[in-house]
Parts: sequence; C-alpha cells; structure tokens
Amino acid sequence: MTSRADLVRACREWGSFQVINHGVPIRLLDDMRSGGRSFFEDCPMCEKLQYSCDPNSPASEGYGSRMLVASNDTVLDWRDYFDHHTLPLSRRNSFRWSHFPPNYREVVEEYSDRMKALPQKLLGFISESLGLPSSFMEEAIGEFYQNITVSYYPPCPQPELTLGLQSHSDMGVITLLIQDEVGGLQVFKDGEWVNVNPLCDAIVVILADQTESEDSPDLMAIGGDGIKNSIDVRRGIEFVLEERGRQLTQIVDQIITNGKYRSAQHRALTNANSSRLSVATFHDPDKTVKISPAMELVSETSPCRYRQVLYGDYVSSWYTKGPDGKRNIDALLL
Ligand SMILES: O=C(O)CCC(=O)C(=O)O
Ligand SMILES: [Fe+2]
Repeated sequence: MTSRADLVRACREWGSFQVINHGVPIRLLDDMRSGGRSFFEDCPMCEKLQYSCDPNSPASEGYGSRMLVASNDTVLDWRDYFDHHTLPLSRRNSFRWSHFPPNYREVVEEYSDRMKALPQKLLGFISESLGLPSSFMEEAIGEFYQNITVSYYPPCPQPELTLGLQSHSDMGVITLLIQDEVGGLQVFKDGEWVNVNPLCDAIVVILADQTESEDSPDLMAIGGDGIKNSIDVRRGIEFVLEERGRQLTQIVDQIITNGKYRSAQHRALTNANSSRLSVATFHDPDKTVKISPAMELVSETSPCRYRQVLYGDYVSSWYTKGPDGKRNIDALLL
C-alpha cells in the first residue's frame, strides 16, 4: 500500500510505526550503533566517568544510568545511556561527547543533521491528515530542540525482575528510534504489550505527548510477533505498509491534536543472554513554547480536552513525578 491514507490509518490505530527508505543512509545507522556499542563495551570505566552527566539536573548531557526514577522505591532501569544535546546548533558542543571511539563525535554530528528532515516531513503529513495546513504542527512547535540518547542494556541474569526502561510516553513531539537485532522495545496497545520487531534498516517513529489528539489517529506501526508495518517516505508522500498481524502502537501528538492522535506508551525489556543498544532521537519544543490544542480541532462535538501548558513546566513535572506510563499527560486533561 502506498498512500497517505495508510499513514493516517497507522497513526490512528497504532500511534507508532516503522519507516523504511527514510533517506538516512543505512551506513550511518550502522555507524551510530557500532560507535555507541564501542563506547559502552570498550571504553575504560575511568574514561567513561569523565563524561558523567549531572545527576541533579534533569536531562543533562553525558553518561549516566539513573534517569527515570520516581522515588527510592522504584526498581531501577537496567540501562546505561549517553545523552547528547544536538540541535539547534547553539546547544551543540561536541567536545562534551565521548572521544572514544575516535570517530564518535563526527558520527553523532552527522546522525543529528541527517535525522532532522524526517520529523519535519512527518509533522507535515500529520498536520494535513487532520485537515490543517502542512506547516501547522511545525509552526506550533517552533524550532526543534533535538536530543539523542544512546541506551545500552547489558545482559540481565534475571530479566523477569526488572525492565531495561520502564513504561513511559516520550514528553516531546516526535521520537525517531533505531535498535539492533536483539529486540526488546514494546508498545502498549489495547491492554497488552506488543513487541516491536527489530528491523535494523528501519526507523521506529513514536509520537510523543505534545501531539496527542482525540481518536488516536493512525500513524503506523511495526510490532511484535507479527506486526511489521512500514512506511516508505523516499518519494515524499509515498508509503509502503506491510501489515502482518496485530496492530501495534499508539502514537499521538496528543495535546496539539486535542487527543485525535495519541502518544505511544512504550518500554524496553532486558535480555538474559545479549546486550542491546538503541538510539532515540527526540524532537521537542523550546521550553518557552506554550502548547495547547489546535483551535481548528476544537468544536462543540470535539471540546477542548487539554489545558495549555508551558513546555518547560511539562518537562519539570515529568522529571519530578517520574514517567509512570502516561500519567503526566493525563494530568492536563480538562
Ligand atoms: O530502548 C528502547 O527501545 C526504548 C528507548 C526509549 O524509549 C527512550 O529512550 O525514551
Ligand atoms: Fe521513550
């Protein structure tokens, strides 16, 4: 299938989907994965610690292992990560990133630059699918703040006792994720967790909280045993959707779409035998941007569902309370 309608359907039914032929060189996806893996596996710990992020400042740049902790009772994520502030360029200081392996910083820079066009294109499609001008979402969000998090999940001797990354929805607008062949990403759909099949050449799109809207739109998904929907954006508005089995993810750019699209609740499992690596590229508004439902999507039959929020306040609340599924966005419901 190759139509815009497929994209809409995927957004409504899944809220998450995988994109193939996305225009980002596969060589670069591989370089990003192998550079990340080399940092976590080969860089001596004393050197890694030189890049430690500030544990007292949420989402600070650098190497760490404790991000999403709601309280001392919380079971810790089985994960190490390296967070990079990549866009706009005024935030980018690659000197703060790992110098190991030697090409690491150049790879992250190129990866950041090449990952910028896809969310712009997807937000254009999402806007149009809601009957809005294609520039609507981009204008509502303003300049993208892009952060890249490389997550490394070591083998876990008792995977049933913990998670690699606990259940959450991403707080920004749109997340682009690549993973390796191990798998472990799951999306919550209709009361169950569904595996997202690892496709090394594909980019997983996850709609985040700021785009949530009402009926859970259809972007598209790829899922676990059986689900493999993919979109081909090579030609701009052409998509290929291969569906094998059940539906998968909910995406949402939940607030702006007044709940018409929903953000995807997701988590990462651990694996007893293999380490796993993923790279998430988050696209967020500036913290001074006010986010509210698009007035064009509010009517007597579709009343405003969320109150306006300053994006910076949303981020602070997310880090103070911890993720806990989708509790943070639910708190904005009117
Ligand atoms: O490792 C994964 O597949 C998920 C990562 C993720 O959801 C995140 O970093 O927000
Ligand atoms: Fe996430």
